[in-house]
Amino acid sequence: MFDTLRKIWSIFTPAERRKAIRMLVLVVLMAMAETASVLSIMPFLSVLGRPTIIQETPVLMAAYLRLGLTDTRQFIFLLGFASIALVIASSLFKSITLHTLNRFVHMERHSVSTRLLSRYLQQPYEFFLTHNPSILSRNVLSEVDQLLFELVQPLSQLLAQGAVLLAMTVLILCYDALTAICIMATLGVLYGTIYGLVRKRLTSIGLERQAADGHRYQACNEALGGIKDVKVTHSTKAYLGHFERASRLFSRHFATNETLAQSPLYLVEATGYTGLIVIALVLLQRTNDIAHVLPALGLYGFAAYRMLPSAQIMYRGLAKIRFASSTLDSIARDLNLPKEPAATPATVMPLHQEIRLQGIRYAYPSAPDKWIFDRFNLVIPANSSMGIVGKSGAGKSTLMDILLGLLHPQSGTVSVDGVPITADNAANWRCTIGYVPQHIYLSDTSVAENIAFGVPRDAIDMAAVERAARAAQIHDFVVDELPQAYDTQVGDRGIRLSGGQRQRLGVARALYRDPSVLLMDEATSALDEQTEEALNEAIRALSGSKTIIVIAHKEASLRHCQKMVVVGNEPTPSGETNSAAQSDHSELI
Ligand SMILES: Nc1ncnc2c1ncn2[C@@H]1O[C@H](COP(=O)(O)OP(=O)(O)OP(=O)(O)O)[C@@H](O)[C@H]1O
Repeated sequence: MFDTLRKIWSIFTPAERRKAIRMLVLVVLMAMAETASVLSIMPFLSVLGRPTIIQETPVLMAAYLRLGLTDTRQFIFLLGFASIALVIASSLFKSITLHTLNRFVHMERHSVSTRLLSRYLQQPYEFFLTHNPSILSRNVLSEVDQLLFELVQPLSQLLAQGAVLLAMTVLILCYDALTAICIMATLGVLYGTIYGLVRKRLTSIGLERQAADGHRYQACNEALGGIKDVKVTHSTKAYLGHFERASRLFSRHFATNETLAQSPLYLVEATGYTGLIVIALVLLQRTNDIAHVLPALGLYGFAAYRMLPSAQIMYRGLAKIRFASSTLDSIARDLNLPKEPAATPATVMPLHQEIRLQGIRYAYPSAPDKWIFDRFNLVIPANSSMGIVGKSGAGKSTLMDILLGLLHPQSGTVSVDGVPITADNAANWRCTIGYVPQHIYLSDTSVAENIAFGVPRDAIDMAAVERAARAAQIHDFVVDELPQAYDTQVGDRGIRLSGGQRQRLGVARALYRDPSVLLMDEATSALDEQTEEALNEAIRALSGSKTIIVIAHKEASLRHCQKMVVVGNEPTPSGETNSAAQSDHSELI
């Protein structure tokens, strides 16, 4: 429990911690108001049962005289109304506190999910090579809900009800210590035994629920994201099966958790009812005076009426915390992942002389023994153009990612004008680069927003969009054929465009910021000969003023390159057999 509290505390920001403390103070005040409302019934019932008690009790007598009353009935009425007023005030205060608590929990959901997504987005690229995006989405959306509604909210209720229970216990303790101890012992033993019996099961189904939730997200994302392949390969049933299995397990475990968290109430209620009758009989046996028994019984009855739900809510809170403990562990861990430094516009790294790769060794984290590059060297002079060729799977795209500073070699250096690219300055270096990946990602927004990717809609420089689109040979198509030209929506991942149009939008995106370094990974593979030739011509026009690095299988795309590098272990045309060979263009083609 202490560990759970410590982890939840670590999730809050300092401002949220202050808010949480204010919440706790409110909760304690709520408990005091609750106790006062319970206490208020005592004088009412005492005087009702035996009006002569006014003369015997100095406090009551003083109140009676001060109010200038002449009839005990008036006093009983006043005591009754005072008690009603206190109960109403306490209920009102309780409602306000609960609303404040609920708002705190809901705003925490917003805060934690935003911070978690932000933390994921600040992870190095390699993090995403080993973490499934469906699982990350699940954490940000579903698991944060789980954390707040199955953990923080029950915990706040646990503390609130704990305070009420404590206040009630102290109250009954003052009145009759033995009875108070008996009530608490009974409640403690009952709930303690039940919790002891179910806690292991709660932990295990909590873990299984978390995994099933991940499988639900994954099946759903993959089926809808790859709908064309799913339909063509007739795998709808298979995906539905994956989803159904995970979803059923997820729902079943939730149901089990709810049942385990709720069912003891009935047992405890029955025990409470029996206890009340036993107390009444014992009191009657002791005093034989119903007037004495009535107020005490009223107090116990009312206290039980308030204490049992409190004890039940506390138990339910404990059960839910157990069920959601795996969620707390993963969110607390992920919120503390080290961040990758972000780029600041003031520290953009320009390229004036050369990009130099020296003794690069790189293996992917999932295959640490398979060296994609082993002591690889390459020099790319500024404002030159270089083609990268090699067999499929030789490492061309990996080389691009290394040049982009997305992948960091295990040894060797990538330096720009002599400054090594590290995790700290890679984001600054990327500000200098325009990159066309092998698979262009288009978001479900307009053509203009896709070209000026990441720029807020009202800050888009339409002149730059058009200039980039012209260079990428897509401007005429956009203006002549799309219904709303640059404002036309492209659909999810550009589903309303052809492969070649998507590629040209990708090239336009890379050119939008007019970068001094241009990296293109198979940027023209889906184009017809005429469009490709026009695009290559446009790129050729840029060479000399920009550093251009191109991966292509087609000879036509490499024609304008001044230098070529072969990636892979097979001998190059110049006879070398190292993992990379560099040559003049004329040597290779
Ligand atoms: N995330 C990854 N984890 C492990 N291995 C990977 C990963 N990405 C690529 N590889 C492996 O690294 C090698 C180089 O891949 P890369 O994509 O760089 O090749 P490529 O030369 O660009 O191929 P192609 O011309 O087919 O695009 C391949 O053997 C590939 O299987």
